[in-house]
Amino acid sequence: MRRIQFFDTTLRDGEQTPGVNFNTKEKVQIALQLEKWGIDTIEAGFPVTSQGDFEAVQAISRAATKMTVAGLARCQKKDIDRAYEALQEAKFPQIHVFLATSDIHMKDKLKMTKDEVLASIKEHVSYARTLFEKVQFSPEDASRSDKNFLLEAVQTAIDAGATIINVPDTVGYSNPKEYGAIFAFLISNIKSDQEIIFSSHCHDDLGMATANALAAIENGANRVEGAINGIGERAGNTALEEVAIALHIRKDFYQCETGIVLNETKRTSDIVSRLSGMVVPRNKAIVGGNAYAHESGIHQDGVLKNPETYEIITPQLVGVQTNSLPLGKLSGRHAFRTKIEELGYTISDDEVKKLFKRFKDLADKKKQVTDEDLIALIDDQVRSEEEVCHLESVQLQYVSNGHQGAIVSIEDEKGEKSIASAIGSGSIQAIYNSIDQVFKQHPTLTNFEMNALTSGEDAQAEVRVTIEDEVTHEQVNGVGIDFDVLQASAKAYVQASSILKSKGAKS
Ligand SMILES: CC(=O)SCCNC(=O)CCNC(=O)[C@H](O)C(C)(C)COP(=O)(O)OP(=O)(O)OC[C@H]1O[C@@H](n2cnc3c(N)ncnc32)[C@H](O)[C@@H]1OP(=O)(O)O
Ligand SMILES: CC(C)C(=O)C(=O)O
Ligand SMILES: [Mg+2]
Repeated sequence: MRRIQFFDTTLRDGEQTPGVNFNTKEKVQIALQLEKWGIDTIEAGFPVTSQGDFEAVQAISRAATKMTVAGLARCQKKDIDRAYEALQEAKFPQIHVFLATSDIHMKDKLKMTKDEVLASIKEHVSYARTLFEKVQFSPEDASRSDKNFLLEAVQTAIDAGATIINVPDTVGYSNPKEYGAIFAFLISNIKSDQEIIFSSHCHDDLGMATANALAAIENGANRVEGAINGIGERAGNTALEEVAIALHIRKDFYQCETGIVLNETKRTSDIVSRLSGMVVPRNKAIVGGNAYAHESGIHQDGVLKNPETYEIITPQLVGVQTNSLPLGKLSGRHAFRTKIEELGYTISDDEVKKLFKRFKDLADKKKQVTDEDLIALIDDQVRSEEEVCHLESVQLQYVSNGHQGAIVSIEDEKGEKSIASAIGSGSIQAIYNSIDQVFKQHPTLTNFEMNALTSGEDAQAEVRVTIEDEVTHEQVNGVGIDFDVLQASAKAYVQASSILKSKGAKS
């Protein structure tokens, strides 16, 4: 059976989602879960873009033991050198070089002629090949490129030493029939002494990213690129979990196998959703909250008689868990650590110690600490360690039918406290105005979401915010969790402001 390789770009193209910013620790956490899920290659970042991206690629290179670690580079020597430097410690390094080949990108964006594009591919793929054994080339916007020129570009890359050819449907313009035909055409026309891996890279602008990836596989692609939960630029990338399960459930049709550990799918999706702040819609295929729920009478009757009447996938296949080990205030350290490991985290004794103390404080306030509470606690701990500034306290003066007043105290990285007060037409606005004073900022709040982590009166509130810098228009997310909705709102806003501040300081 043909083996399909999985190339995950959650940390590169996925991070191109507006508002998504992973810190290095979060990137390593996601990378290790992806390795557990069984991907073959991770695109850990685009090292030339920032010191943060560079360091994250370095950290993932050190942490990965089985998977190949790739870095993206334009056809520019400095990009390739920076990727080489970042991937020094990777056991299995790979570079991914790209250059657009469609008329519109060459003429209006790159301002290069076809000959210049071919010369640049030759020069930069050859250069990359002097540093890396595995070189991947992507003709960006391939699906809108002239097919004969696309072949010429791909052949140039292969002649220069590329052994992996990725064919991007950069703007999600293609459909399965057309996209599959591009693979059939390229595969039957390229000349090479070496085995060439053909790979799909699709975007979901017309809702066809998964269908297009599967069409590529039907037409000879043996690698698929995408991101968990389909996150990514604009409408996102191919959702890799959809391809993995489709290939498994329809093995009769596709006749392919993968290295994906299917029962790690839900856990992988959950981690990416939490750390990216991109909530998975309930009706999302494979990992959505409703994907295994049966609402109507006729369906429920059928499922009770034989689940296969309406269920093509079992929740167990993708690792949807039932709560096997409930934790409460009488639980001990062993059960706590076991539960954390069950949830997929690998943490040091030191971290267990810190978390256990916070868990006990939480358990004093709640009858039962759920998986959601624990995951939120761990994520909050990871994020707070990276935060430059912390919310120390919030004080509110509430007036019915009037302006609300807030005083906030925020501690910076040196332990210095700043206090500010402001009014607002609501309590949250008053708090946010005070925080803006401390950070000397005027960002736009572009998203505010509040959810209860669990049901019941003792549920913790989770607040997610996105703020946009008034000058750079960079968007960053913040998450805050607390029993009190106003405190959770303040924490989320301080976290986002703190990330914006550290980004400003680096640039
Ligand atoms: C389809 C994709 O997903 S491509 C990946 C997109 N990802 C990103 O852009 C990551 C974030 N980007 C960045 O941090 C910055 O854009 C950088 C560091 C990459 C470049 O920054 P800058 O040097 O300031 O250039 P800027 O982004 O304004 O413009 C891009 C330049 O790269 C050129 N370029 C674009 N693609 C390529 C390529 N594949 N090879 C060579 N040059 C390229 C453009 O023509 C433009 O060149 P010009 O300055 O001569 O006009
Ligand atoms: C860099 C390339 C592969 C890309 O992300 C795209 O073309 O969509
Ligand atoms: Mg892309």
